[in-house]
Amino acid sequence: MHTATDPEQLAEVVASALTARLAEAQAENRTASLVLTGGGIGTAVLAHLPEVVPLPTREPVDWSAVEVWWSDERFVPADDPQRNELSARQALLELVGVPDQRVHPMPASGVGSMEPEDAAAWYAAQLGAAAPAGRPLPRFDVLLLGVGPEGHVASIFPRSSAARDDRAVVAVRNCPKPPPTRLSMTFSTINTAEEVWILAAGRAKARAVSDALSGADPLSVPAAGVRGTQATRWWLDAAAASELPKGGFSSFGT
Ligand SMILES: O=C1O[C@H](COP(=O)(O)O)[C@@H](O)[C@H](O)[C@H]1O
Repeated sequence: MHTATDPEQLAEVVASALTARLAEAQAENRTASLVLTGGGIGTAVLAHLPEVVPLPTREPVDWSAVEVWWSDERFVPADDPQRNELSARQALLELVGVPDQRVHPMPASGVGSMEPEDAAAWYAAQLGAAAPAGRPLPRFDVLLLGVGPEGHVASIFPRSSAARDDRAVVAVRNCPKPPPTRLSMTFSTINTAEEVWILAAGRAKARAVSDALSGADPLSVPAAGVRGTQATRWWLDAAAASELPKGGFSSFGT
């Protein structure tokens, strides 16, 4: 658990930690792999990444060698400002120069006659094609997630069938938050990441954060259902942390 005073400080701290984690992977001669999220704090973190100054002993991230994926996307036209991809390109990818072949956006709507279900299957196939031999999915160093006020993560909303789906990526229709049609990694993909980082800022997220960390049913509070294979890190500002139970948590040992 990591807390910051406000969203601005939170974004700075997460950006700095993320830089360190990706640089560490590269220092070990591994291809660093990052899964992005959309939303306010997720995009604010990306906007801080180009400014992070590595400590004297730390190498900067070689952004030209980072693989970039998305945990969810809004199924709208490619130039729609609601696209998580567009926000990430403007906040980070265009500035640091991640080459196109390493950027793996989920499909936009309006490409041929692709339905969201086709788009989800296509993205699942892209993940499979990038996986090392004998593995179903690529290795992800860090997978970022925002949290909705009702506890959604990626585009897995409370009581959504997406929370029980074992496919790697699914189409999600009739979402309670606009736009209604989205694509999302499922828990079965999210929870293969080495580190899952959940970001939450603001009072509106406090109840969902508290419920998730108190062992709520992931079907009701999807944020309760995510964890990394090596670490699950919650990054909160003071307002999002304001309803945490005093006596500790029933889950999340990493
Ligand atoms: O719709 C979405 O919402 C979540 C949370 O966004 P926030 O603005 O409340 O932080 C986001 O993580 C997800 O990627 C996005 O599609």
